Amino acid sequence: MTLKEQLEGKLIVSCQAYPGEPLREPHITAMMAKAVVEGGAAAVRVQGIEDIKATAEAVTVPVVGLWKDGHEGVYITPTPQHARACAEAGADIVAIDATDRPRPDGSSFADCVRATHEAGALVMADCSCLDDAVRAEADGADFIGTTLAGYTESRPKTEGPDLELVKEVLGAVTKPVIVEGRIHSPEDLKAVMELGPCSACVGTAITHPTSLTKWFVAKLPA
Ligand SMILES: CC(=O)N[C@H](C=O)[C@@H](O)[C@H](O)[C@H](O)COP(=O)(O)O
Repeated sequence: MTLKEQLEGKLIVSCQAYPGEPLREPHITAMMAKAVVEGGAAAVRVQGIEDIKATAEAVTVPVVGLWKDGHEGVYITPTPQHARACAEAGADIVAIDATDRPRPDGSSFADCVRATHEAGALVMADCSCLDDAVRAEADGADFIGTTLAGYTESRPKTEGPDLELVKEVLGAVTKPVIVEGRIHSPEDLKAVMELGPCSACVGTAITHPTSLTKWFVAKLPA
């Protein structure tokens, strides 16, 4: 079965803790990944070389790996070197920022795609808008993700998933589309999947207890 077939109509779960957080440990990420696979996740998305290594050893489902370096501008797998390292750590698919913003080493998205393919992995293009998606497909991306919608100047940040962008992207590309970003409930996921993407990726609403707790605390009486 191809990776696309494995993901078709299925849920990917992103298992990430952020720098300085209590759960920011590779073995915890790997156990979180195992837990979501038991719940039916068909693949997991994991950040950081050590987390990718630990998770790839712990689960048998495909691993979407990325390396976040910094938190401004292009920080999701910003260079071919980062992309290669993710693939060598065991990522089956490497998620890469596909915006046209400058990269720290002057490389291009197409350079990152080439390096990833040479290292034997596929590419998920993390896009912020329709232009990114169309360019990413032309540059050889294997999967088109909507991960960065609402996180650049290109589009406003929608409350839930950016359904308008999803529709636009689905009408413009032929590569499989993975919807990601602010899918906060099973109902959001249902609305997303009714549009017909290949699959969807949920992070915070499943694997980030600090955010989840805040959502509940915000509903307490003042
Ligand atoms: C913009 C950015 O850096 N997104 C990151 C990409 O890996 C993660 O922080 C998100 O949690 C992930 O995209 C899943 O989205 P959500 O947590 O909304 O379900």
